[in-house]
Amino acid sequence: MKYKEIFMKRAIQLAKNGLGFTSPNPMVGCVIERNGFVLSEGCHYKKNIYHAEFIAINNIKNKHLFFNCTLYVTLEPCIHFGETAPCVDLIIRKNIPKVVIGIQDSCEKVKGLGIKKLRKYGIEVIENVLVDQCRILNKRFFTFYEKKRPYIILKWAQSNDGFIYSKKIKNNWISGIYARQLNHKWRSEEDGILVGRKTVLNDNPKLNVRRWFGKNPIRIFIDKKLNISNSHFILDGSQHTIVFTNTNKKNQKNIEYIQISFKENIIYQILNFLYKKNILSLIVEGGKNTLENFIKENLWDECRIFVSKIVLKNGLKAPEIGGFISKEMNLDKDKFIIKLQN
Ligand SMILES: NC(=O)C1=CN([C@@H]2O[C@H](COP(=O)(O)OP(=O)(O)OC[C@H]3O[C@@H](n4cnc5c(N)ncnc54)[C@H](OP(=O)(O)O)[C@@H]3O)[C@@H](O)[C@H]2O)C=CC1
Ligand SMILES: Nc1c(N[C@@H]2O[C@H](COP(=O)(O)O)[C@@H](O)[C@H]2O)[nH]c(=O)[nH]c1=O
Ligand SMILES: [Zn+2]
Repeated sequence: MKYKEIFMKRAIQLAKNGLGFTSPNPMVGCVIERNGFVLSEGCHYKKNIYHAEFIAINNIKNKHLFFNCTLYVTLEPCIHFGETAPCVDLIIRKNIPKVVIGIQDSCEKVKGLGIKKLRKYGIEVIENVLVDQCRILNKRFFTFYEKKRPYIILKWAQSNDGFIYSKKIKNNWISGIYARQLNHKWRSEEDGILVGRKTVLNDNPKLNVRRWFGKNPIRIFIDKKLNISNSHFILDGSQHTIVFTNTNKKNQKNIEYIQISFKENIIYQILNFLYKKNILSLIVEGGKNTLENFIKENLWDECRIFVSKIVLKNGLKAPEIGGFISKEMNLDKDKFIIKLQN
């Protein structure tokens, strides 16, 4: 690995500490290097608190150390006033002579303007170092700004012979305990989790994060005629929940009822609403009909399938999906497959 890539790799590693906590902001990591040594590091741990560059820069108390140093950052530094002051201005003020950037920001407020301003002030800027890795790091953020919708992950568990449900299985659990735990980790990383009405009726899911540490995603479900009764966990008000319905209903504690038209395609309306709510990512956990509606519209970015060793012979067939396998791993008695769009 080349010199620049080594420090950028470390910055990416630091950025990953923010997974599940930074949305709607991106995950960002920063390293300040001088003569081959790391002087300081920072990462954006949580939305509304310091940016990675701010932390790394403010760790350095001796201003003479900025002479001849290089700041590595996974994403173009910000130029706008948000919750914090622009990082570009801080870099200029500290006389940092060189900035190495992983990838340009896609958000309209920044989008190359940060780089332009740094160069205007005579700072040497090197762009696109480990650009592909920096893009994957913030796949949710880039999809949100470029496609104007959340990053969509479809997820289900299936038997070895391809069924997602059968009367034969106890409590509807196909995958094992480790897969369930991993699934809770996955939930903690996304802003929203969506299921269809029949899944709520059949499984009475909680859709929270209880087998892992982290925040709960916003629960979302489709219930055209408001058939789901308050006795279901999903309407217990324990976490923010959104119900997409045909019917006009007043919001309750932690429950938002959003009226949409079922005469038109509802997936686009849901995604549009979530985009306006700054929801960067969505995990769709079934059932078959709901997943297939996303697949039909080609509205997905990633698909995660748990494949169990059990054989069911009949039941509800798993959805069919294209894409290519990017990862396949064994997890105790199960296997999981991650597919990406071609
Ligand atoms: N193994 C696994 O990973 C999982 C298995 N399951 C299993 O799957 C089964 C449920 O799946 P399935 O029967 O397909 O039902 P779904 O859970 O997908 O719910 C389908 C219903 O949701 C509403 N809906 C969903 N998408 C749309 C859309 N685009 N437009 C309009 N309405 C929509 C409709 O409600 P309405 O009828 O009110 O119009 C539709 O009938 C359960 O048995 C459950 O146990 C569920 C999740 C995961
Ligand atoms: N059956 C099945 C899954 N089912 C999904 O998990 C939901 C239940 O969530 P919770 O109530 O929070 O535990 C259920 O409604 C469905 O969306 N998931 C899996 O990883 N493996 C499985 O075998
Ligand atoms: Zn910033």
